[in-house]
Amino acid sequence: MSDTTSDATPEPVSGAGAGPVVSAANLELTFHTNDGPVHALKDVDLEIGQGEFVSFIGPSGCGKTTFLRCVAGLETPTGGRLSVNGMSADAARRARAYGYVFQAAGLYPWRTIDGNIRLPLEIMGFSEEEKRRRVRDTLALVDLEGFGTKYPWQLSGGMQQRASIARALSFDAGLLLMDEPFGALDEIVRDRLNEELLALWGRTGKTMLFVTHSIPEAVYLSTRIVVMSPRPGRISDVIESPLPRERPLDIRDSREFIDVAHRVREGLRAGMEAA
Ligand SMILES: Nc1ncnc2c1ncn2[C@@H]1O[C@H](COP(=O)(O)OP(=O)(O)OP(=O)(O)O)[C@@H](O)[C@H]1O
Repeated sequence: MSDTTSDATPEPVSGAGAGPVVSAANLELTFHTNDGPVHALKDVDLEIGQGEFVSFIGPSGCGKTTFLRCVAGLETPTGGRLSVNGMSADAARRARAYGYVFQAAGLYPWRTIDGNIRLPLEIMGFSEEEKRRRVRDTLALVDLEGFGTKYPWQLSGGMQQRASIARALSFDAGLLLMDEPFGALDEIVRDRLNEELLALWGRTGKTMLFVTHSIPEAVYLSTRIVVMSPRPGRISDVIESPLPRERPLDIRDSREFIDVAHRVREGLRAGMEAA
C-alpha cells in the first residue's frame, strides 16, 4: 500500500489476549530432500506467555531457526499443533504479529536508516505523520537518535543491528523473533547490546524469542532457556531463571547465574550424548 493512499493508522497488533503467545504441541517438521528426510523438529511442546524472554540454545542444526520460522509462519510444520496469539502461525504472520531480527542486519544499503525503519510502515500503510513519529520513537528506543539520515554503511556493525531491531519494533508487534542477532559482533559490543535489549524489553514488555549459541547470553537475557538437542531437534531441558528482571552485567559473577549456566551446559552435553 502506498503512503499516499491512506491517512488512517492501522490497528496496533501487539494485543495477544490472555492465552499464551506461542503454543506448540507435538510439533514436528521433516524436510524432504534429495538425500532423504531431515527431521528438523520432533515432539516440541512449549507454551510461551506474554512478556516472557525465552532463549533457544543448542548445537548447530538442532532446529532453532526452524522453530522460529514455524512461529513466523515461514515454514509449515508436518505434524502437531502450533498457535501464535491464539491463531494459526500463517494468520499471525498476515496480522503482522511479530518483528523478525536476523543475524545479519539486512538493511537496504540504498535507503537511509530512517528509510529502512520506514519500510514496514510504508507497506502497512501508516500515515505520513505516524511514520515520522514511529521512526523517531524507535530510533530513540535503540539509542540511534541523530543517525536517521545516515546510510547503513556509515554505521558500525552494532549500530546496524540496533537499526535492524528498530525496524522490527517500528510497527509495535507484541512478539519479537530474534535469530542470533548479535552472533557476528565482538564481545564488548555484544555485552552492551545485551544490556540495551534487556532494558528495551523491560520498557516495552514485549514477548521475546531469541536464538543464540552463547550460554552467558542466554542466561543473562532470559526468563526461560530452552535447551535443544539434535537429530531430530527436540527440547531436552527448559530452565526457569531465578534471576531478577533487573540485571546489571556483573550479575554474571553471581552464584545464581553460574548455577543456571552450569545447568544449560549439562543440558547441552546430555542432549549431545543422547543424540
Ligand atoms: N529448507 C530446508 N530444507 C532442507 N533441510 C533444511 C532446511 N532448513 C533447515 N534444514 C535442516 O534442518 C535442520 C535444522 O536446521 P536449523 O537451521 O533450524 O538449525 P539451527 O539449530 O538453527 O542451526 P544453526 O545453529 O547452525 O543456525 C538442519 O539439519 C538443516 O540442515
